[in-house]
Amino acid sequence: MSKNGIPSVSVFRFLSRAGQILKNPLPFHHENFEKLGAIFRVNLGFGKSMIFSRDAKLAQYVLQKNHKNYHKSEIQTKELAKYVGKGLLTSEGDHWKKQRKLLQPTFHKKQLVQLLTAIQKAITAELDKITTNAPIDVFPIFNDLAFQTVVKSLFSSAANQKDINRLQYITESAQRMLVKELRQPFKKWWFHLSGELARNKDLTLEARDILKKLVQDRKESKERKGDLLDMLLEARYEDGNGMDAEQLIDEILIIFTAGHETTSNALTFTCELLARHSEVQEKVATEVRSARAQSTSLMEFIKSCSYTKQVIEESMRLYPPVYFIDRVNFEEDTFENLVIPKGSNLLFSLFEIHRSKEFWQEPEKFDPDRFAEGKALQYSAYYYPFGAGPRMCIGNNFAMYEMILATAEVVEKFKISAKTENIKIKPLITLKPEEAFLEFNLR
Ligand code: HEM
Repeated sequence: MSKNGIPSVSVFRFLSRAGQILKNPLPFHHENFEKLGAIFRVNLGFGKSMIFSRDAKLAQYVLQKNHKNYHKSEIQTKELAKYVGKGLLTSEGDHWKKQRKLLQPTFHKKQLVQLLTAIQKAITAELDKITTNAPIDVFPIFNDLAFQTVVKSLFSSAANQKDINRLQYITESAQRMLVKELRQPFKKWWFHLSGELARNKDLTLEARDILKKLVQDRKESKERKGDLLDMLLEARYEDGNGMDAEQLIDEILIIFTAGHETTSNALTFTCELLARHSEVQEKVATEVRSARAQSTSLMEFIKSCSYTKQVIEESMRLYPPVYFIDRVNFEEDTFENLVIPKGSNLLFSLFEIHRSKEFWQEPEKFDPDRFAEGKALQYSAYYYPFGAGPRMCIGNNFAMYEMILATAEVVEKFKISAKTENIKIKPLITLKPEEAFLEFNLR
């Protein structure tokens, strides 16, 4: 069956696989890509459908060249926004443009240098909690590490541990609720009736109160700590004004949400891969030792860890934490021979693009040398773990610095080995690791 030149998967085929799709939709997508080509439509019933694509040229066209004709789906702009408000990730149009312009300089490399000491301290404190010589699930460790890194970058030492724990609990609870809402839309009535939705909205209000107090204390103290909060308070719109209190809190909640799970997934997958490739692990260890001996600053150290960076890049090729990017078109569009009717839901599978035989030699192989100096650029058309176009991740440098510092310190301290045969994935809103049992032995 074909509509507008796009091969379709019938609603019956979709429903017959619904149970499996709910658990892990990736094999179903892969099968359809192999059978129907780089673009296909899944009919969901009641006249609704989704277009899946692993066509890298179409992705570039939609995300970059003709981005003005596309907006995000309601998953972010409505469903997520009801918990975290209207910040950069969840807004559209002029409001998004205004916020992006305001926040872009804050995330510039030059500004981020000021945060590196806080990031490094947060990493060291969390890695000290690793128990050695017995298998442990590393995801919770990297999850706490990523949250602490964001909190310490934002508030230095101003936030107390009780508030930090509460903020982390609330952020993760909202994410869990959102997963349930998206995966089980037929239970919406129950989420209302059982009070689960209301409870999560109340929790969000509690998080906002904690943050309001932290911001207020900072303003009253007139102290400058040089952290992300200071930078956000000092950011100015074109008219010379700063953000109002509610907007500032929306942006902080967005930074928590966008910056924590993604990074912890990537760090976990990176360690899982290192544990299974001891020769790569030893190469990282050698690089880190030499970089520590030479470097006078954290930024110099990061720059010297070029192979470690390649390892992280290759890990995000195989396991992109954001494994889908969605867009909806305002107006009908045509791309090559394809007609995209107005209001189409498009889902670009980074997981498939990053593993396509069309672009990568031996795509299933973990090979950090793909990203060696001079080679990385050739992949830019079909490698985008941080997205592409004007809505590309604003925290990409922050995330890379954090991941290089964390991976370097892990490998510097420990030899890592795997305690399960294969790397297991759990695709939810982000691509999460499952049962990431590794053993750490002191070097
Ligand atoms: C490995 C870690 C990360 C990955 C893989 C990642 C990936 C992405 C991707 C793919 C997008 C674009 C989504 C789209 O176009 O629909 C995005 C947007 C965004 N990310 Fe990240 N991200 C990471 C870490 C971070 C961090 C650490 C922060 C903040 C400190 C952050 C903040 C944001 C924000 C605010 C946006 C929205 C930007 C906009 O729409 O203008 N991310 N991220």
